[in-house]
Amino acid sequence: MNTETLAARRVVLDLLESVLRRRVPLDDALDQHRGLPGLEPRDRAFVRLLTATVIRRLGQIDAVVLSLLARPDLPKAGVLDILRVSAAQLLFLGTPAHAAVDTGVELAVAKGLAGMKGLINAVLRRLAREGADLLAAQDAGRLNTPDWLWLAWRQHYGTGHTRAIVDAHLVEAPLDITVKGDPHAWAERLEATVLPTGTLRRAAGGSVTELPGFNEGAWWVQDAAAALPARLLGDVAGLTVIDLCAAPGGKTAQLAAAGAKVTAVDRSAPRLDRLSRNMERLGLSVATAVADATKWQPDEPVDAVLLDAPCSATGTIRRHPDVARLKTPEDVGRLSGVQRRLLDRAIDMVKPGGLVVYCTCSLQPEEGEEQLSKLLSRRLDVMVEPIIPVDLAYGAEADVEALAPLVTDSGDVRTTPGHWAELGGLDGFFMTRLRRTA
Ligand SMILES: C[S@@+](CC[C@H](N)C(=O)[O-])C[C@H]1O[C@@H](n2cnc3c(N)ncnc32)[C@H](O)[C@@H]1O
Repeated sequence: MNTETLAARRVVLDLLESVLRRRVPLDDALDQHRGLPGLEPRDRAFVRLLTATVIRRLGQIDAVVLSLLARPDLPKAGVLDILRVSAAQLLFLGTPAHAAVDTGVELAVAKGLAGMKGLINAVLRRLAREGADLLAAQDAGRLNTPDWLWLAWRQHYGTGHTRAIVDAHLVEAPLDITVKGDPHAWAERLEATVLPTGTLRRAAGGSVTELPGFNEGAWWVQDAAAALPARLLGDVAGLTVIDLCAAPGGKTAQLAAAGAKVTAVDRSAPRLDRLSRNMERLGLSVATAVADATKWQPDEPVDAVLLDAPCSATGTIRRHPDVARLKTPEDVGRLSGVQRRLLDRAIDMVKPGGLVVYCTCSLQPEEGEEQLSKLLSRRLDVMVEPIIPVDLAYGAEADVEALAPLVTDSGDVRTTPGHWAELGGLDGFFMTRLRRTA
């Protein structure tokens, strides 16, 4: 193995240490790693892919490794991570067996674990021989899903749909794009298909900034489900709209492009700064406020508020497999308290008769359906303005039948990665539309 390849694998080991033991989100760990900028772009992309693959397939990999060890528990962290990295290459990334085995042994030496070379070599050789059969006998979706998520989803969505969700998590999400103009006009240039909601979809991978139209600000990256909440406010041209918890600004851009007078509020100055740079690239103009939205107040009530509340983000596991390993039931409990306070503030900001759209990118009912039912029992000045499938459609020829499964009987929207499997899935979101009545 050349020194650069070894350097890339060592970065992967550092990243696994950060994510799995220090509980740092993978994107932050990637941003913070000092060795990463020194690698070739191709090696950087490989580092991300390999780390994400280990985390995405952690349950499967650990089960295989454990079955090949002559002991009942997993080895110490340093050895285990080396085995995980080589196993991910062997089992999921198509690395030739000899290269994956050599990598493991060389990494052990590089990390001062030369004494473990024999064990690593023996396990990886068996893995190369028996791995495919062991994998074929596994329940991949279940093994890669922590118990608390599996149980919560099964209770809320039923076993069949939970299976569809966990199977969708095995594959990285496609790249979704919202265009300012006509999606059909951009589909060909971006080698993308147009979804029934007007979002453009192309395979994941490659450099987004090098695609046509990026520098001109013709479009931005936004999951198809994430593009729906702003649409639920209807025609916003000329209306005053507050986008609460707005950064990095995907929904702000939709509202501004549709002609709303938008104030984007976020408590994170660096994230709001990123929002401003995004708006500049897109040629859109919005007001911004760095503030805690549980305390901030507009000068006067506005026509509409969009609240994309902070949440456990369990709807984004396809894109961020680390979420499944980092988030806990306690996070869901804590965040649902924050969401409750934000939702009350959002309703207070809107004029009587005005609309509030509440959404979270979580699959947990505590952050969606249950949050809404608690709101409706504590506040009498707000009612649900039911959503119908055509509200989600883009253009007259949209396939409304494809949209119907996303709308619940109570007139809310619930998307999951198990929806539209044949089109490449959706991020998990809950969204509801409320009207202030008094
Ligand atoms: C789900 S992200 C928002 C994504 C964004 N709406 C978009 O479409 O690009 C949640 C955001 O909420 C912000 N946030 C969290 N707590 C907040 C609070 N109390 N007040 C204001 N912003 C908050 C975070 O900084 C983060 O940028």
